[in-house]
Amino acid sequence: MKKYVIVVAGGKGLRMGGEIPKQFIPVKGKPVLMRTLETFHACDPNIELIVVLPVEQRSYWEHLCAEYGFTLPHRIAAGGETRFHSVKNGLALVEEDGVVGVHDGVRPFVSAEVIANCYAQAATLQAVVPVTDVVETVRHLLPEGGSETVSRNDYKLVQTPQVFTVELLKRAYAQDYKPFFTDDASVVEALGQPVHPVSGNRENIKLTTPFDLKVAESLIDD
Ligand SMILES: Nc1ccn([C@@H]2O[C@H](COP(=O)(O)OP(=O)(O)OP(=O)(O)O)[C@@H](O)[C@H]2O)c(=O)n1
Ligand SMILES: C[C@](O)(CO)[C@H](O)COP(=O)(O)O
Repeated sequence: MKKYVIVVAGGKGLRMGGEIPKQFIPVKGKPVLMRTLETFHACDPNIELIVVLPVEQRSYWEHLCAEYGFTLPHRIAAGGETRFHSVKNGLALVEEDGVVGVHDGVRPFVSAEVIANCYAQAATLQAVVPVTDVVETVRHLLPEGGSETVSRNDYKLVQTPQVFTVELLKRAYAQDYKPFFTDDASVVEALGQPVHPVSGNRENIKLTTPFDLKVAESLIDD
């Protein structure tokens, strides 16, 4: 079965701050996005890589690839206004039936086991997302003011790769954008289709703030 991954790296990294978007920041000597792509390739070299980049950073990426000797084959799509629009642009490069994952370019620590399991399960379940347990207590802010504790066992934290059959994800992304669409599962669910949670890995953090970069450095062995 044909396998794709759309690695979204079309954002600006505003919460990270800094001169260059976070996906290009070197962690232990190598840009985050290269680490992410290498993780997928090492897990399964048959997964075709599609990378979504900000239009204005495409030549910078090409320069980085030359500088770091990065030669993994990949196709490039243009970043959009939101993650939804970036995924949609990447999906336009998916031509064959099969399964397609969407993965944040700033999640380099996804495990090979999680990638393999998400793709394997998606072939039969159609829509699969990796999740982890909530490890802190969760407080719900009430619309009328005040707040209350809710049962954390009723919630999961959602990661990527989120993996779907190509037919389903294309149908989902034909819908109009809604601000509620913060991941791919929410887009698929808006069609009325079920999404199946599977185990993620705790290290699979989304590098979002400068603190996460410190954690990232500590997760890589010298
Ligand atoms: N228009 C966008 C926005 C986000 N992303 C990608 O989606 C992933 C998760 O998004 P997030 O962590 O929010 O990244 P940014 O949007 O870059 O960060 P911020 O919200 O802090 O600006 C990132 O790999 C980011 O590059 C994208 O491809 N296109
Ligand atoms: C897709 C995602 O990583 C799942 O946790 C997350 O929703 C991305 O959110 P962001 O708003 O782009 O940071």
